[in-house]
Amino acid sequence: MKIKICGMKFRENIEDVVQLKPDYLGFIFYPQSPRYVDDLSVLKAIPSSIKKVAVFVNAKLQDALEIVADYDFNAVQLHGNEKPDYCSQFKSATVEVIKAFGVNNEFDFSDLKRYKDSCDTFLFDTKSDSHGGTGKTFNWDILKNYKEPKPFFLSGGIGLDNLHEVNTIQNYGLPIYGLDLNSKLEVSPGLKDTQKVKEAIDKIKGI
Ligand SMILES: O=C(O)c1ccccc1N[C@@H]1O[C@H](COP(=O)(O)O)[C@@H](O)[C@H]1O
Repeated sequence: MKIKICGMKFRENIEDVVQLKPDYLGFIFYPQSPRYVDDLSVLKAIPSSIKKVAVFVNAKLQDALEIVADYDFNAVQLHGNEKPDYCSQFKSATVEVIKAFGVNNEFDFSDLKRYKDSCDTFLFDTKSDSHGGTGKTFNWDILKNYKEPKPFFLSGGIGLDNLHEVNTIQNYGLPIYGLDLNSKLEVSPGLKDTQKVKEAIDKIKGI
């Protein structure tokens, strides 16, 4: 199970989290987010063994492509209402495309078929007007309706209190690829509690 820690922002904190060896570290390029990464020099603290993910919400395509190329991102997470054609623009041998969807009880998983060729993985987060970082979980039982073969990250309010419930989803036989953790491991927006991150990573490795 891959581990993604998202919403990193501060240099020293990034250096501490890097020591814990997550698979992916995410950086938010959405100005309305309190985790917006305004100082891109912090990216220098990341070794090549950890994949750097740029998280965009309905960004202008050209701006997003430039950021990905200029800062050598390994992956993009498209967390808005991006259409398949837009997602396809990032697909290359070296850039992974993660397409995020806000899920609620009415979510229609059959809609995802049209993204089949334009992304590598899906990410299921809790539906919200702010697009992400709410710390709220959605009803994971609804994932029983997911019938596609494409692997997905589970996201939205995952923390030390509910990590054990991830086993339930695995028992459904779903292609869960990774867990994306964010606000539940924070001291304040963008500043991760490294002790909590360590505990979470240890727990996930035991799942
Ligand atoms: O974290 C944010 O502020 C954010 C803003 C806009 C889009 C995505 C964002 N983060 C992503 O939100 C999910 C869930 O986070 P949480 O666990 O509920 O705090 C996660 O995938 C982040 O990548």
